[in-house]
Amino acid sequence: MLIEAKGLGKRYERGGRPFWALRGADLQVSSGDFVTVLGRSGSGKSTLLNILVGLLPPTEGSVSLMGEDISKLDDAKRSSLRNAHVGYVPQSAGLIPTLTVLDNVRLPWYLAGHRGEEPEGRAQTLLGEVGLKDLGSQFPSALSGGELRRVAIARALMCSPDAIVADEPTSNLDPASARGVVDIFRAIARKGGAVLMVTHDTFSLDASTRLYDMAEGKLELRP
Ligand SMILES: Nc1ncnc2c1ncn2[C@@H]1O[C@H](COP(=O)(O)OP(=O)(O)OP(=O)(O)O)[C@@H](O)[C@H]1O
Repeated sequence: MLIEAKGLGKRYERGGRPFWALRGADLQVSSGDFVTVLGRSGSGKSTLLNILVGLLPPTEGSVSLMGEDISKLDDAKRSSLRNAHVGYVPQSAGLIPTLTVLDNVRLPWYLAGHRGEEPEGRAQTLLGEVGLKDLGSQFPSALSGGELRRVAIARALMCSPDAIVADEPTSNLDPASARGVVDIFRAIARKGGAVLMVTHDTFSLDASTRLYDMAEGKLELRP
């Protein structure tokens, strides 16, 4: 199992009162899965995702990444486990504006401690795979929203993660671009990778191998 969550809960304070943004969530992601979590704005999707990748501690419950209980790891170990195995696609593409598109894709390679060019022109290959092979020398400001999203996916794939975890990767995209993103994810899962995305739209439903509905912090597997 790549990602396994058991009994996850997250309590925030709201106006001095406890407020449960996530309650009793169980979820599993394995190789070859394309998992979609579908829920409205405010239902708790980002909270869930941030807990699953170890960026936010749960109030209760546990998360295992690659079989390791992440609550038992210190910050540095948790980060390195995440960086080694999970490609995270944040809600905003989060590219660095002063780096070219190609260097943005390459960045995780350097952040992982490597020096020099990555082997076999991987960054350029990934740009080709997301349909942007001619845009590597551009800066992010020259790209459309859909193109930026695809660069963020290429960047997330740079260090060959076991799982891609994406926060609303199809939001604010025109239907053709949104389907393009889903096609990339479907191809990743078919090649044995794992994809987990949260969304409030329905573009990925047909492509998903498993679907969870999320409402008011409750996660339910759709039969
Ligand atoms: N740090 C926080 N403190 C208090 N409440 C919070 C905090 N973060 C999120 N919430 C609340 O928790 C609930 C779930 O938020 P979350 O961001 O997980 O929802 P979401 O489904 O991802 O929404 P969206 O699709 O709009 O991003 C919301 O009601 C939100 O206001």
